[in-house]
Amino acid sequence: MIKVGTSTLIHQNSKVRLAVIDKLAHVMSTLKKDGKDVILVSSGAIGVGMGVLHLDSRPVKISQQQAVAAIGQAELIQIYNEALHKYGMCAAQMLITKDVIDYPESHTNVMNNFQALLSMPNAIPIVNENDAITVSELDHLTKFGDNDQLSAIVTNLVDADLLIMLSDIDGFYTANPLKVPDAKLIDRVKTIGPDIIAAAGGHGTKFGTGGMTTKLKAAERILKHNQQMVLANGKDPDIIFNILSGDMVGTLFTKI
Ligand SMILES: Nc1ncnc2c1ncn2[C@@H]1O[C@H](COP(=O)(O)OP(=O)(O)O)[C@@H](O)[C@H]1O
Ligand SMILES: N[C@@H](CCC(=O)OP(=O)(O)O)C(=O)O
Repeated sequence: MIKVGTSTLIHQNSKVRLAVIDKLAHVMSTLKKDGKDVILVSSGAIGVGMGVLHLDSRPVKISQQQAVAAIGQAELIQIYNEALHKYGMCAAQMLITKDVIDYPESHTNVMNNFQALLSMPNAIPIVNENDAITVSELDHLTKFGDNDQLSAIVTNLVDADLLIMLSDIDGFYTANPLKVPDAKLIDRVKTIGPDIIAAAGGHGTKFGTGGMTTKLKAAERILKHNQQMVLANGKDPDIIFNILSGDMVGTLFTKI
């Protein structure tokens, strides 16, 4: 399971980092051809939509955010598809809502779909929250909130071996390196205690949401299910090969 954040996919000037997406497509296709099950959770709908519409900042109104996401998601999946086609693969768009964990029938349906897609030799499921329709109000709760937690939930659902979380930073540091330049990289985290929570700050770029706080919540969920997560820098997606070869890169969240 791979999760890639908006700040890895989009430059500060709102242009999509096509080279990163191309490399990610190459890595995922190679793994798939090697017989591995690959699922990508990709953010970027709102960020890409902002670029298409030439917006400098994320709209405040929810209906406007949903509209931007609807436009951006279509563009994003098209970019992934163009990249994947070069390597003989195609994107399978999975836009999901919190229903898949709240309602057994939705859960069964999404699991059946993941199983069918994983058994296909050329399909790469690309998951995002269905931002165009999700809401979070009163008793109508269909929203996950952020893709860090969504990726941990999907990792639990499909019982994946590993969640590789790609961001714009080399791993989890003793403090936000943007604010504390001599912060140190922590290479392994076994429990999410108060010291770890205190080290987590907010997002880095105008596109990121949640920063380290939501990544730690995701890691907590992963550890609770006895799974593992690596947080690493996605600027060169070949890092996925290093992680899978057991190289010490980024931060490994593991109980053992
Ligand atoms: N302790 C920390 N270690 C590493 N990064 C941190 C920490 N606290 C806050 N951050 C910030 O979190 C950012 C990554 O989160 P975010 O911007 O939401 O990215 P993404 O789009 O990948 O989800 C980093 O760029 C960094 O500025
Ligand atoms: N679903 C939203 C992403 C929300 C999100 O968590 O973004 P990020 O912090 O960049 O992983 C989108 O596609 O814009």
